[in-house]
Amino acid sequence: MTRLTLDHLNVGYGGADIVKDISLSVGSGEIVAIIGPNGAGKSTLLKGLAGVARVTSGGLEVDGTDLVPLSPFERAIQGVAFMPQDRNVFRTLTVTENLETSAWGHDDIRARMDEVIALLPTLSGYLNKAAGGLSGGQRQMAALGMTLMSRPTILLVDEPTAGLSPNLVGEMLDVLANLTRHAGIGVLIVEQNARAALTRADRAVVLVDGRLRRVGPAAELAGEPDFGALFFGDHA
Ligand SMILES: Nc1ncnc2c1ncn2[C@@H]1O[C@H](COP(=O)(O)OP(=O)(O)OP(=O)(O)O)[C@@H](O)[C@H]1O
Repeated sequence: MTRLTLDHLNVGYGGADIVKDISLSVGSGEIVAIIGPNGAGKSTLLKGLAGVARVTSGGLEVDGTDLVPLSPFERAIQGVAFMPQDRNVFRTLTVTENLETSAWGHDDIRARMDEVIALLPTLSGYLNKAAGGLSGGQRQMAALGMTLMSRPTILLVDEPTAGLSPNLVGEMLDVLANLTRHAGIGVLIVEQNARAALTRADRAVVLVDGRLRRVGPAAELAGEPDFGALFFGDHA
């Protein structure tokens, strides 16, 4: 059982810290949603975990291994992989080529691809298409496939449903929930579609102004009578 542990973590981009004093853990087999208003620091938190933004203080470990000094690539080797929100595929390459680039340097690329296609069978319908010609939902699935090529135990996913139609939002969230249930992968997901995310998540974290306002079982947070007003204005 793998566990990612954040201990009083602060993250920034060189100026004042954007994310402050976050303590949290995510284990394999669970899905944890990070929700909160625009600009709260949700993406910055994920980027800090992935090694794309700077951890300025606090602890970050996976099963006792200190991730703070490690590069994004080295963190992926430790099992912690990141799916960014934007520009997450090479548009001129086919889906197959995109998957291959994600396992560059490994000598078992074919086996990894077979594993990823088994986890995301819809990919087999457009493996030879250029990623730039895919629909939004297909592109996000390809990007998820690329992330899975590193065989992660903890997956960090930044707004995978951005720009997708409502039924595709549900589909993508179900795919992620299945990865936790069937492949035992721990998922930490930033999601604007808060209610849709809470129906799939085990736990949820509410981030406001870079700080943890609430952590709790997703169903409990979704049931808050003033959920929308408290966390999002009218947004939820
Ligand atoms: N590369 C960067 N350099 C400096 N500041 C940044 C950078 N990226 C984001 N920020 C700042 O960090 C703050 C939090 O942004 P972030 O994108 O993490 O929030 P968010 O909660 O993910 O918002 P949204 O829901 O709108 O995506 C904002 O004030 C933003 O301007």
